[in-house]
Parts: sequence; structure tokens; C-alpha cells
Amino acid sequence: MASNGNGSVALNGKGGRNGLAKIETHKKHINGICHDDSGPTVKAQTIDELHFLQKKRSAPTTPIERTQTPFATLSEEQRQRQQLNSISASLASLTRESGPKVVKGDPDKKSETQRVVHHDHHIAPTIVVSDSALKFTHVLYNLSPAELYEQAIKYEKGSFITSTGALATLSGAKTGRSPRDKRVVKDHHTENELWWGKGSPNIEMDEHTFMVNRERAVDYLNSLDKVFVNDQFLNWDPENKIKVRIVSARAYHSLFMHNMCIRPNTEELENFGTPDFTIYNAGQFPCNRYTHYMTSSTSIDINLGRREMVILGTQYAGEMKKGLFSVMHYLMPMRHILSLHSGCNIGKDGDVALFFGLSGTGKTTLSTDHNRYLIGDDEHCWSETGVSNIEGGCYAKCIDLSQEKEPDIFNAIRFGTVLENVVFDEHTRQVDYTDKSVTENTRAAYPIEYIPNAMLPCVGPHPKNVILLACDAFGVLPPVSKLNLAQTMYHFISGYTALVAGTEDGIKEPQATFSACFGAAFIMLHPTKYAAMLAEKMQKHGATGWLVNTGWSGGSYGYGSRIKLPYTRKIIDAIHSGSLLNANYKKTEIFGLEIPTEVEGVPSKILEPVNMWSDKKAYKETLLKLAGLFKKNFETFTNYKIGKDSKLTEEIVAAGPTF
Ligand SMILES: Nc1ncnc2c1ncn2[C@@H]1O[C@H](COP(=O)(O)OP(=O)(O)OP(=O)(O)O)[C@@H](O)[C@H]1O
Ligand SMILES: O=C([O-])CC(=O)C(=O)O
Ligand SMILES: [Ca+2]
Ligand SMILES: [Mn+2]
Repeated sequence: MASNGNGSVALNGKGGRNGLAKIETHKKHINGICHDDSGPTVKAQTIDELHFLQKKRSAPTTPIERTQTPFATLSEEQRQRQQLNSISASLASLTRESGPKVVKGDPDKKSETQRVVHHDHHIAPTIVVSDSALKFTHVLYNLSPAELYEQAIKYEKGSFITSTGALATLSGAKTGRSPRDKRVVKDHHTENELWWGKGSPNIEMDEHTFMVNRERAVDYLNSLDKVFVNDQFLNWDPENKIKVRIVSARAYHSLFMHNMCIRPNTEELENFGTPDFTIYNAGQFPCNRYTHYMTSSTSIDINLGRREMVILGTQYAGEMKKGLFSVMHYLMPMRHILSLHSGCNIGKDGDVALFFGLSGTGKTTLSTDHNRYLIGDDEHCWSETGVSNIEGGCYAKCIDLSQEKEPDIFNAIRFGTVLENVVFDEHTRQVDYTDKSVTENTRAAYPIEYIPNAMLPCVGPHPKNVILLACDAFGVLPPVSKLNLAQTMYHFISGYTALVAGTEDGIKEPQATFSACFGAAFIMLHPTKYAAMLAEKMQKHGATGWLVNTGWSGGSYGYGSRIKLPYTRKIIDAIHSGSLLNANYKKTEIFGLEIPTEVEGVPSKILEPVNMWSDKKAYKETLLKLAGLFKKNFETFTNYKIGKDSKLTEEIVAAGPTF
């Protein structure tokens, strides 16, 4: 008996494993009529023919470089050649040959690897000076989820199909982003355009060092048997669509981006042309620590001038998503469009809400709402015409995920979805969402249409409500407060949340985090630029600001408990419906927040934090402590002016806690 590696077992001709007699089936011919109920036999003569019959040929799906010749008049062969030339150009070493020999298809499937690029005659012939130029680079171009599943399961350790059909993967040593390893090229343009220095996420590198890392990544990718290439879009606003190309080494990365970026249709792909931005993801390969500026073996490098990003030394897929988000935080403001780290949904009456907040505060959870249409869960643009999602998918936290509390997200975890770093039963493949053995940051990446009430296309009119989410582990911020414009700006610039570091080893002090614009890791310009745009837009379109604490109540972490999700949902419902706007309010001490006395479906007692603390003295001390942290954080912003109006700036500074 031989095992074929797939777990099935070859049987001998005499019968099954237990030596049972072969079961005979007799064809019964009565009155010349065949009563055999088995179907007709296959038309193939050989097993290869049978396999050939199984697959229908797909339409060509690679883009072409823009030429004078209209696409339609090209022969099939010319098309194929031009399509592959475009990819060859992306993968070119800039110091040696013009571009690698690119072939399409899986190197393991010989019949599919015939289409070699013969370099165009009008390109000067290059002399092959390296071994890498002699070999072929096989390109797996815009594969479908099914094809990517097969690639992942066959070639990537740690890839499995879960009981609901999702692809479970491991991201390797890194299970979260590495913001300290992010570098941005400082050149003549970006030197003046971008925000540099203290507090800025843009750690500088020079052009030359970027090229060193780029070459390292390209050489690594070309040394492989095959690379994955995704050509996709960012931004649902048709006027401001960005074409991105992602070159990566793992099926996991290709499927992740397939889900997270906007998927082009066949026609859009044929007319794709040259990408606006290219990612080289060589995440399995480290950067060289002898290289200037490198402080670890991980480096995520953005070069806005070259419109390229290089990833070395981390396989965490979120780097690609958030790297592109950083790029959008540069490109969009240049077009007077505001980019936002926010979720977004729209009600049946067309009322749009934005949900800002740092990681884990509830953007995905609260924007995914069965009673409303989901525009997006994480990255948006606000232009003159309204809001648009940047992405084509969602990226949900999975820790403690339950079908009961978050049914739409739970049910989206099915065939096509990438499930990162979760733990599952080795036999049933049932996922245990409570298990943090690999990481607490377990994630699911799925196309937005996996949410039943997704808004397609993912655009909407100007927002009516701007909800700032904070997970306050100190337990002193009210579950909801209504903000005036100055307060909204104050809290937007502060970007507060508080989480608890290592949860395993006993009770820890909550850690306050301040991240300007609720996304300091992704912004490229000074935070006040985005804040000014937000203020102007909110003013112009009459949006109301809200602060919602999705964190603790009745004491800090370890003493109180997290506000129940159903209560937060009721609060959000009251904001959407407009009923909260007309509630009775009272002002809190220190933070000066307007809190409602009643919200339908929520016990009134919880609306005022002090009520929930048994130790009132501890409450006051904790409140003052947090207020002090806010004040200290805001010091760096007091010298900046927001907008043309110095009146608003003064109001913003005054909108913080007073004590
Ligand atoms: N009252 C609450 N409100 C919102 N979320 C809650 C609440 N209580 C518990 N949670 C949990 O908090 C987490 C919120 O995470 P979510 O995925 O929405 O974060 P996010 O803001 O989208 O972050 P990221 O930008 O990292 O994706 C979820 O796991 C959710 O179940
Ligand atoms: O980017 C990630 O890894 C997850 C995310 O959405 C965030 O941290 O804001
Ligand atoms: Ca999210
Ligand atoms: Mn996010």
C-alpha cells in the first residue's frame, strides 16, 4: 500500500483494505432497453485528455503597456508579449539587465509555461551578465482565490482550510506592524512636503539606500521559482482611483491583497496600463543590517518619487495594506481630499457616519451593523462629492469573536477569507477564536461583499455624524458625549485610546496612547493639515461630532469591566437615528463633555462614569491622571494654527480638560 501524500491510500485490485469481495454491478438489458442508471462514460481516451477536458480556458488577464496600437487590433500573441513586458519591467534589476525573462504560470505545470517574453525588437538588446538573467521568472498573475488556495496549501507551511472554508495562514515571526522600521525617502520634494522629526511616523532614508533595499528585494524575488503579481485598484471614487501592483512571494500575500484592494473586472484589467504604485514584498528575506539607516532586519521603505514600496524582513500582510494607506495620506491631500483612518456606514435614509479610532477601538465591529449598509471598515476618503472607501475588503480582529455578538463578521469567515494566526482543531479544523497561543492580534481579511449589506460601489454622500472611538481602559470617559467642533478637533488631534499591554501576567496599569488623527502611524503631513480639512468639511456639511468610549466602566482595567457591546450598539443606534441629538445633556467636570441623561436601551446609570465607581476618590484621581496625560500630549500642538482662523485654534486648545 502506498500513500500518495494526500492522505488517501491506493487499494489493490482485489478489494478494499479489509479484503472484502469486489461488488459486481450487472447491466440489465430488458427488451433491448438498457436499464443501467449510471451515466455515459467520459469522452477522453487517456487520463491526460480527461484532465484537459476538465478546464476551460480563461480570458487573458494580464495588462499591457500603453502603445499606439489599439488593444483590440493586437493579435493574441502580441497581447501576451506586451502584458508580460510590463511585469518584466517591474521586476527589472536597475543595475544589470533590463528585465528578467518572464513566463506566465506555475513552474510545476510544464504545459502552462510556454509563453516566454521575447524582448521587443525596439528595446536595445542587453547582454546577459548574471546568472539570474539566464533563468525564467514565473509569474502567477492575478490568480483567483481557488488557485491561491492551492498554491498556499501546496507550498506554504502553516496553510490549512478551516471548517468554514477560510484559509488559515501564519504570518511568521511578525504578527503585527513594525512602525519603527518604516522608512520614507527624503528628497528635494518630500523634504518640504512631509512631516519630519519628533512625533512624525516618517523616519527618513535617502534615495540611494532605498535603491539598495529595492535591489535586494528584486533580486530575492527573481531568485525564486515564481512570484505572485496582483494588479488592483485603491479608492472607489472613480475620479481618484489609484492603480497598484503588488509583487510578492507568498500566495498568502497575494490572496490578502486580492481581498483588501479593489478587484478589477476583465475589461478594467485589460486597460490597466502602467501601475501608479508598486509594492515589492520580499518579506521572507531580511534587510542587511550593514545597510545605512537599518536598525533591525525589518525594513518597510516608501519612495514617493519612484512610487514604490519595498518590504524586507516581515511577512505581516498588514504592512502592505497600511503602507498603501500611508501613500494615500500623501496623494489624496495633494488633491484636496481628506484621507481618514475610519470605518464608514450609511443608513437606509442615506445618513452617513464615520467611525474614527485607533486599533481595537471598534471601527470594524461598529461599522459592520446589520441595520445599515457598510461602506468600509478602516480607510476612507472625504472629497468634495462625499465619502469613498479606499479598499475592497475588511480586516477584522478575531480575538474572542463570536457568532452571537458579531454575526456578520463571523459569517464572512468562509471560502476566500484569509485567517491569520488563529488556532484550530487539527482534525475538525474548527477555529478557537479565544486562543491567543500565536498572538492576540488574530485577523480575518475578506472581500467587502462577504458582508451581506455592503454598499456597492463603496461610496456615500457627506457624513452626518463623526464618531470618535476610544477604548478607555482607565474607565473614566463617559460611554457617549456630544462634542462641539472645537472639542471634536481637540479629540481628533489627540487621538486617544488606552489599552492594556500583556494581559496574561496579571493586572497591569492601562497604557494611554495618543496618536494624532487616530492614525499617526500612517499620516504623511503634519496632523494639523488633516485636522483643518476635517474641521472645514464638518462645518460645511453640518456634521456632529461624538466621543464614544468602548472601553472600561466602573473602574480601570482589572477592576471595572468593558462596556457591553450591545449597550455601545444602542448608543450608536441613537446617534444614527438622530434621537440622541435631542436628548437632555449635562456637562462633566474636568473634560467638560456633554453627556446625555438617557439613551434608549441603555441603563441611565452607566452614562455617568462616576456612578459606576464604588471608590469615588479613586475615580477622581484616575480622571485627573488621564486629564494630565491629555494636557501633556497636547503641548506639542499648541503652537500650530488650524485653518485660516486663529479663533478656531484658540477654541481647540481651550476644548481640552481644565483643572
Ligand atoms: N463595547 C464595545 N464596543 C466595541 N467593540 C467592543 C466592545 N466590547 C468589546 N469589543 C471588541 O473590541 C474589538 C474591536 O475591534 P475592531 O476590529 O472593531 O477594531 P478596529 O477599530 O477596527 O481596529 P483596527 O484598525 O486595528 O482594525 C472587537 O474584538 C470587539 O469584539
Ligand atoms: O494595520 C493593521 O495591522 C491593522 C489595523 O487596521 C490597524 O492597526 O489600524
Ligand atoms: Ca478594523
Ligand atoms: Mn486600522
